Amino acid sequence: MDWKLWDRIAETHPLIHQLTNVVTVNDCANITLACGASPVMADAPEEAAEMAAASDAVVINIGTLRQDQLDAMARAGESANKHGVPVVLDPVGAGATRLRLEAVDRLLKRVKFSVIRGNSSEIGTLCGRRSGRGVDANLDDLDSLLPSIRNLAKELQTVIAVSGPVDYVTDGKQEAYVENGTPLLTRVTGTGCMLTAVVGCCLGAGIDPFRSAILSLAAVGIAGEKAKASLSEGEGIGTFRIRFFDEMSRMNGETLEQAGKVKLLEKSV
Ligand SMILES: Nc1ncnc2c1ncn2[C@@H]1O[C@H](COP(=O)(O)OP(=O)(O)O)[C@@H](O)[C@H]1O
Ligand SMILES: Cc1ncsc1CCOP(=O)(O)O
Ligand SMILES: [Mg+2]
Repeated sequence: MDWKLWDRIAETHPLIHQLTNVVTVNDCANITLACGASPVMADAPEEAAEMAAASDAVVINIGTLRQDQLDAMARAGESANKHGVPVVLDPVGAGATRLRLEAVDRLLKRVKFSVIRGNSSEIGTLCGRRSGRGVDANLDDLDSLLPSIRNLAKELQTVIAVSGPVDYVTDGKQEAYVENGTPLLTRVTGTGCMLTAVVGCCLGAGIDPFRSAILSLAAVGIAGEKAKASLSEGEGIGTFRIRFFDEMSRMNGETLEQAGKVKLLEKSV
């Protein structure tokens, strides 16, 4: 694994157009800056296509979806595809309601995504096993879904990244497991959304989708581990959240090389 690829983000300072949710929009903008990229949040249908065309990557996150926003997402995604700008999807709570399920279906029909990043419930839903109450993961037997995930990645010609206790990445041919992280990351809202924004930063820096997903999962996981290790007695998740940002702003290829726990496998489906 070429961990030094990470440093391309700060070197190229890509512009990352994000259409995201009202819960985590500020965190997504700040994590983008922490990685060395530049965020722009723009989800009005009137400007979405123009902004996407002028960006280095587009992040689409359906966390607090409205109909007009879905229109903007489709327009941004189509414009990005037309101009060769990579797009990443975070299908937040895809299985929770019909609106989200139909939105994902519509987006997948209209937009080619370089990466789809979700938790096990969200990716399980995309594979036809609808699950999830709300936005958090509640699907445990990911292993039984791996063949469907590989097939979906192949069918959509995308990279699918499933986050969880151990993260899984596949493009249908290659696959990888990332073992960095801490359960504390699930106690702060937005760590998944930020992870997807980080994937956008890697893509915007010109890193290929498979490695963008691995680097992002490792970076967020390592930042979580270091933030946790820095906590003193009496410090809790508020401090953890701040330290997580600190660690992300210090992340570089060298730290990833030292702390990244990745197993790369070859697979032919
Ligand atoms: N039980 C866990 N142990 C360690 N890391 C975890 C665990 N659950 C999630 N993570 C990490 O937390 C980050 C956010 O992932 P996740 O919680 O699955 O996303 P979401 O917030 O979209 O549900 C990822 O980097 C993932 O690896
Ligand atoms: C709580 C919540 N509700 C709608 S979007 C959202 C944030 C989800 O963020 P994440 O998937 O990163 O935990
Ligand atoms: Mg999420």
